[in-house]
Amino acid sequence: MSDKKTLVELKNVQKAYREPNGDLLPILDIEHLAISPGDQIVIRGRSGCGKTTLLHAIAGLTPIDSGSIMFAGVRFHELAEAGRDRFRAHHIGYVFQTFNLLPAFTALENVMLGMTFTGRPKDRSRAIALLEEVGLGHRMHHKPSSMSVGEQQRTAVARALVNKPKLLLADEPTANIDPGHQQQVVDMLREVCVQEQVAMLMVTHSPEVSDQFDHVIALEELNRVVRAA
Ligand SMILES: Nc1ncnc2c1ncn2[C@@H]1O[C@H](COP(=O)(O)OP(=O)(O)OP(=O)(O)O)[C@@H](O)[C@H]1O
Repeated sequence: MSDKKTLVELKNVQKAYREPNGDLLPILDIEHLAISPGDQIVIRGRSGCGKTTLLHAIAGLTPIDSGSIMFAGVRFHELAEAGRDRFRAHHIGYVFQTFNLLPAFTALENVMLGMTFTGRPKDRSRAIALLEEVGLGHRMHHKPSSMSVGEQQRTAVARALVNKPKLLLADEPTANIDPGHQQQVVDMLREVCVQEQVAMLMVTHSPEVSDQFDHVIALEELNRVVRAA
């Protein structure tokens, strides 16, 4: 039984990729991981140890081979693709290292595109309020090419939060941001997650970033595949 206070719970999650020669390459073997509402957790670990694979597994973007992932009491990974996409759109925001904004659209349009897969009507005032919350009230009608990288990442954060998710997955969100602006993005992510009551799971390579979090998980310690290597 899942604890009522647990938002996400992974049990015995295993994931392997198939190598070109047909061999299986084990990537994840996680006995247990729990995320509670409002948690702010950092995942760190050496390159290739499976951090992105873990985020993708939690988001249902990559199938797992065995074990279970419960999200708010639902095994949404086991839904058919359309149901899975809709569940993800409602409950999970994802911030990519490379922002993934569409260049032909303004900041406001990019954020509103984040509402596409929910099946709900688009809420323009929610998108505007979030852009204001991340400090971009004056840049809403700019396209990505005329925004700084920090502003682009702020737009990506607003897009990830626009559907009021319960969990924000952030994959090295400061990796492409110059050191002077990295702290601003970390502060903004943390503040906006508290304001929006969103739990955050952030992957980072940066000790300057991870040192600021109380809850840091070294994937090498959690992941039996890496421990055994
Ligand atoms: N689709 C795939 N098919 C086969 N192997 C893959 C696939 N995706 C990732 N891998 C391999 O799985 C391992 C884990 O990749 P992953 O991207 O999760 O690592 P990571 O810890 O996020 O790395 P980094 O810190 O460098 O971003 C790597 O060795 C990678 O080459």
